[in-house]
Amino acid sequence: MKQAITVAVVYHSGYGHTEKQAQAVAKGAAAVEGSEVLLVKVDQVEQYWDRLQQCDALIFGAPTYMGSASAQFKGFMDATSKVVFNAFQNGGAGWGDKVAAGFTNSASRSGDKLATLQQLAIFAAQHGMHWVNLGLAPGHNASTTSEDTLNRHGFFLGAGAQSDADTGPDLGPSQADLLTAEHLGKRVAGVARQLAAGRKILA
Ligand SMILES: Cc1cc2nc3c(=O)[nH]c(=O)nc-3n(C[C@H](O)[C@H](O)[C@H](O)COP(=O)(O)O)c2cc1C
Repeated sequence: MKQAITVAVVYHSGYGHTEKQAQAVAKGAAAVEGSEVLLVKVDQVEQYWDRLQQCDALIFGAPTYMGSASAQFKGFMDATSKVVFNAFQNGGAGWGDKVAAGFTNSASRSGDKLATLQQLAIFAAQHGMHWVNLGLAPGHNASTTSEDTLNRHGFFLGAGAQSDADTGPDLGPSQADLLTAEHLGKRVAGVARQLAAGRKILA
């Protein structure tokens, strides 16, 4: 049975690298039967609050700047306090029944990306959302693996990507990182679909 769901990928990208990762996440989510995908830049979120409220899943993405999510993405996080969190506290609809996940990209191999993923997971938890992890084993940690292996950075919490600081988004993130992002989008849409179908049965 076809179960229609909507997945939003909400992201910031200063120079286009994280945008490529966001597009890969969206591609993965769109590959799941019955899913509709919305790509939302945080600087345009004002016109999307209502549509985000209708979504089954929200996937958050930000570049790692100075060891945390970019200031622009943090601005979006803070804006949800008034638009979503306060409304929820006052008996309105919040994001509590939605699925969430996250991704980040930075120049260094580590670059403290984990701090950003943790920040995104805590943000989702504050909204009472259901966090979906990456669901891939660490990719490049053995003699039999390579830089082409999915999840080459070895994250569990979400998807990580690396883009060289001195080249444009035409050259990074790598194909392995984009496929990792695609995997996350597909996994989240799959979980959202299962949840929606289960809720329908239980209603
Ligand atoms: C203000 C600023 C801070 C940065 N801090 C980090 C950092 O903490 N760790 C890291 O690995 N890269 C850092 N970078 C590099 C970016 O994460 C990297 O260039 C990334 O690809 C930018 O993504 P974007 O093109 O989507 O903005 C920083 C870049 C900027 C502009």
